[in-house]
Amino acid sequence: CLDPASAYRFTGTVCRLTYPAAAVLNEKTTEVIQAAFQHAKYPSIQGGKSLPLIGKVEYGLHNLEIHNLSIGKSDFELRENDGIGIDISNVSATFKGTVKYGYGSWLLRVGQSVDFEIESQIDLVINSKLYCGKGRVAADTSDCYLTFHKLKLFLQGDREPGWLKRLFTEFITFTVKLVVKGQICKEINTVANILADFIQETAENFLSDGDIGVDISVTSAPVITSSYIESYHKGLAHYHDTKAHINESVFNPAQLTQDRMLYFWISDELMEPLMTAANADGRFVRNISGSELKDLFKTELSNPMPEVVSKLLVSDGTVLRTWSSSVPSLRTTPEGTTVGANAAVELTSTDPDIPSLSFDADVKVIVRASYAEKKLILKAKPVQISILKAFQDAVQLGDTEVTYLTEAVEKIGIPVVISYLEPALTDLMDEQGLNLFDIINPEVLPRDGYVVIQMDFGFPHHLLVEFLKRTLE
Ligand SMILES: CCCCCCCC/C=C\CCCCCCCC(=O)O[C@H]1CC[C@@]2(C)C(=CC[C@H]3[C@@H]4CC[C@H]([C@H](C)CCCC(C)C)[C@@]4(C)CC[C@@H]32)C1
Repeated sequence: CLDPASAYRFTGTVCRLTYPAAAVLNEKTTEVIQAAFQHAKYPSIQGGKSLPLIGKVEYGLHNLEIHNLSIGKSDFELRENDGIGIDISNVSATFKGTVKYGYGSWLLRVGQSVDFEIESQIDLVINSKLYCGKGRVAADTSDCYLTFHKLKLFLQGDREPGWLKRLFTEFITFTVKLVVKGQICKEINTVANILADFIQETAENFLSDGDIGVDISVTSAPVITSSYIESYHKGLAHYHDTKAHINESVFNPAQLTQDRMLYFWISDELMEPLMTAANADGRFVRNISGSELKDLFKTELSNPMPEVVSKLLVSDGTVLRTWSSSVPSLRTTPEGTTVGANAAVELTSTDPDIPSLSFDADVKVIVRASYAEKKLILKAKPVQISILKAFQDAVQLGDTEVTYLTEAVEKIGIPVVISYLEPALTDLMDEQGLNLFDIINPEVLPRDGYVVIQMDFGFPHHLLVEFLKRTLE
């Protein structure tokens, strides 16, 4: 873990959660705290006291459980360069358990057990700090206080002599305060770290598919200001046993504003290796045949279709195969993400009398992304198309065919590649549940060497359900 300033140079992606977003997530903090209370296991406690005439009274608190937990409200505050202050008030809970006791001398000993119930009203204050631990955001909530406003003890049947009840009231209320305070704060720390891991794992799953993944371990502790929490991640794409590295990232906090709820800053140094991995994994290979192929070439072009192409399209056994024959390059500017690709294309028929067509095209496009109606939209504007060499079987083709092919790549090739990429990327993100999020007015802003994705959102209920299932496992 590095200090934030030097971490910026090795950061491939940044996440900024502003105060309004934290406020939305805070709506359900009470459910997370509730999980902590209910998840807590309360140890049995033994005690003893010597009393005149009675002898030694030994007692133990067992099977302590929490019932009828309800949490009033939760307020929070982002404290600059410190942490997150959470104030949970009006926590009312009923603790139930059994007190077992024995008293008297060796001659005559009495042993009993009596069930008890304690009604309580508690306020909880947690001063959480976020730090960088083993590549993950870790939460330290040990600075945690419970204030008991009310602790009302009920002993079962209340048949015990007054002196015993008085003794136990003191012992049980003192012990419950001690045990609950210790356990709840410990449990909240556990739940807070389960939450941090859960978020990181969800993001890692989001950025992985098959053999391709992205290491988003944190490069430094998150920065907290009064208006946002910001975390810095490596963003190293990996494929099989190859992992990318960041040469010189360009993150600066001033590159993000604070008027949206959630920001993702994605460096080209993350996206380009990801494209390289996708290329190595054969994601840019496409076979097109049958009516799909014929429909493609119904596109109106200003150049006449050469005989080599029309003969191939007449045959029902023709297949168009295209693939990226070199590692695509990627560079983002405010105009969009410029992608350079070298596309190989083969049109072959199963009919041996029909000669095949093959060519290489050097293509450069500027892509702008957007996200609407739960779908990724890519707009690609051709910048430069060069047909490097075109052959009919082994015979090199002339300028007329090359001019046609140049227009075909521009008006058929690029749109068809984009028409595949959009649903493929949308499906990939939906496999990780993106479509379940209530994303409000997302914007994708291309900048110099990075892309900013900013949005508002509604509470991710599905995530909370997943998370609570995990804590209550
Ligand atoms: C006889 C003639 C036959 C013709 C047949 C010829 C066939 C081949 C010919 C030419 C080949 C054409 C080559 C075209 C190359 C196109 C390359 C091309 O399109 O490259 C793009 C690939 C995706 C991407 C990396 C990109 C840019 C932006 C990235 C996007 C920015 C934000 C997007 C987030 C997922 C948004 C999430 C929003 C949500 C609210 C959380 C993100 C990161 C998705 C990936 C894109 C560049």
